Amino acid sequence: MEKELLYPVTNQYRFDQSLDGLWDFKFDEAAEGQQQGWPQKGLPAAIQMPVPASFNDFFTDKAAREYTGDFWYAKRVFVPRAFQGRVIGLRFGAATHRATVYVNGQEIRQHEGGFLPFTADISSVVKFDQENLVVLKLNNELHRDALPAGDTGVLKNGKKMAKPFFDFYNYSGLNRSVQLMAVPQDRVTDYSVTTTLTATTAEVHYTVTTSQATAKVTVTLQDEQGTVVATGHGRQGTLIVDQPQLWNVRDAHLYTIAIQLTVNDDPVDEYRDQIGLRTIEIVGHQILVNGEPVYLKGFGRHEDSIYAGRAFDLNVEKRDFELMKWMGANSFRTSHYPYDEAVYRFADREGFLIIDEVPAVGFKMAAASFLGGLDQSFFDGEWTTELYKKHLDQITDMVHRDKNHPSVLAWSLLNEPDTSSKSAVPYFEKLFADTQALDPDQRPRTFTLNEDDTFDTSYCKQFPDFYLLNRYPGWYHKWGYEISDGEAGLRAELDKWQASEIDKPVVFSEYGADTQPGLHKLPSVMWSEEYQIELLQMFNRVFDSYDFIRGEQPWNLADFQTVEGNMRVNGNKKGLFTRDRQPKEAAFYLRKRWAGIDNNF
Ligand SMILES: CCC[C@@H]1NC[C@@H](O)[C@H](O)[C@H]1C(=O)O
Repeated sequence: MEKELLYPVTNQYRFDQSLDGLWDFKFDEAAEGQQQGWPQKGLPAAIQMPVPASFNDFFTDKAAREYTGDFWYAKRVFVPRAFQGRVIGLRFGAATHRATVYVNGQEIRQHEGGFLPFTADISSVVKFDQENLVVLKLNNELHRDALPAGDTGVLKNGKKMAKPFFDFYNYSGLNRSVQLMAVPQDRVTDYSVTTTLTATTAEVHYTVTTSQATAKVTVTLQDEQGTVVATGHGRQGTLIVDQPQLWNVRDAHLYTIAIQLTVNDDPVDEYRDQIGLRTIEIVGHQILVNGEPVYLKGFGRHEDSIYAGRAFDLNVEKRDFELMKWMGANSFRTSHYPYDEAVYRFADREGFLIIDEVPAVGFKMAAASFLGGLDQSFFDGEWTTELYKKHLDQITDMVHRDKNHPSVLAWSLLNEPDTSSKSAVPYFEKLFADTQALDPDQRPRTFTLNEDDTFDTSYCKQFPDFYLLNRYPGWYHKWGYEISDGEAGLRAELDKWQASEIDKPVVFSEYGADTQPGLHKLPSVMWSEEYQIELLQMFNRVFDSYDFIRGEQPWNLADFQTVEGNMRVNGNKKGLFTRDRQPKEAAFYLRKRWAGIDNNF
């Protein structure tokens, strides 16, 4: 069960019970919880903590907000007798950054990686028709050999302190839902679908994996009217759909796939999901969906909001989608970590394209030196062997979890790594080789090229299937009145891309200006709303000059929290919207531009 990532459902064979709500919670600065017997006895003098939530912003004292180290959760969970005979599991949507799970005093499993789900099989220790003590030890320290990359400092007063090599707050906790699951012994454990198109049909190639070899497998596809349009038998096959309703950008049509297992004609399990029939290709400078070119209009985002930090909040997500639709957007990048599963379901239904990104962020000593790191190439560090294992593991889980979403366009394997040194090449060679076969749909793989990783300076341009450029002339250099030099420099670099043999699309995945809402100045100054528009106008003039630029995703949809710093005014203010999701002037400007750019431009 521990490698199963199917989204939990309740039906006549399966039970999914939410464990969200208030849990016992306790910091453990002395890291003594284990020898104090907390897994066996529960948490002494615990406080109450909402789940899902980051703990940080609830508190009124800085030591609690900034707490770094071990911290514990506990909850007594009643498991009804009705679940007997099934495999019983606990599914954690995200425990940031690492967790150890105990049930009734027994250690069940550990998990590393704060932005992907994992399941603990508790069948061997669960007690039916009574309460079971579920205890978790979490840890939110940052390390150079873990994702996202950073250091953990120790202050003179003995307090640990997170030192991220990345620009988002190290929100920590059970940031996504926790579920109690009961599933059949003989069950569907995974499935995958890929689509090929002919002039009049869609061929849906499916693979089903099951926990046991005995059951017979039947797969049906139903259209939006509930009509069964195709049926297949066996663990592998192809369903032919005549006159299919294809999944298109901002014109989504979904089918229901139903996978039934029977033993001696008796049904033992069923798993249903929503899928979209579409193809994705990179052909020359074009990104094609169902053979049609698409132009990406969208954003870099964060799962970030006031009160609960990085907690997944369906209300915020709904508002974000309404804002993106209002803007005329059709895509976003899950910067800088895989988002909650509900986000991909939203995108499937709304016809948005997603660049799905793992938290391989901060792999750059310059970022560290911004925080007092070393001046060396990140990939020369002795930490890269251990880091690689975790990196590949998290890409594997991201693809495993998200591979059936029609909205997922591509996999972003890193954000702004240091590729300006040859020492990056062996790491990238292995990463792109080891991830080649993970996705049955063989979606494009990419990473974002930072400011310093230009056409001339990056040693890793040979790897991505298309390019994501993060560029900040007008903000991090050639800013203010010098922005015209910034534009000239950007054009000079793009002229080299254009003159090269490189025959792949380029998408601008980050550009922008920190902007204080309500700050107006004529003529403009940096941080004013006028300047944010001027900077976007500069980039848009450049985008409109090169036909190999196939997308624009300014940084960021909304303002978001970062560490304190002399370059941050209570967080990063590059949002087109404020953190409470209200528009800055630039949102109206960009909305007007995007109204004139067709999704299939
Ligand atoms: C020059 C690097 C820019 C940087 N890129 C990664 C994002 O996570 C940051 O927020 C963004 C920024 O500093 O605004």
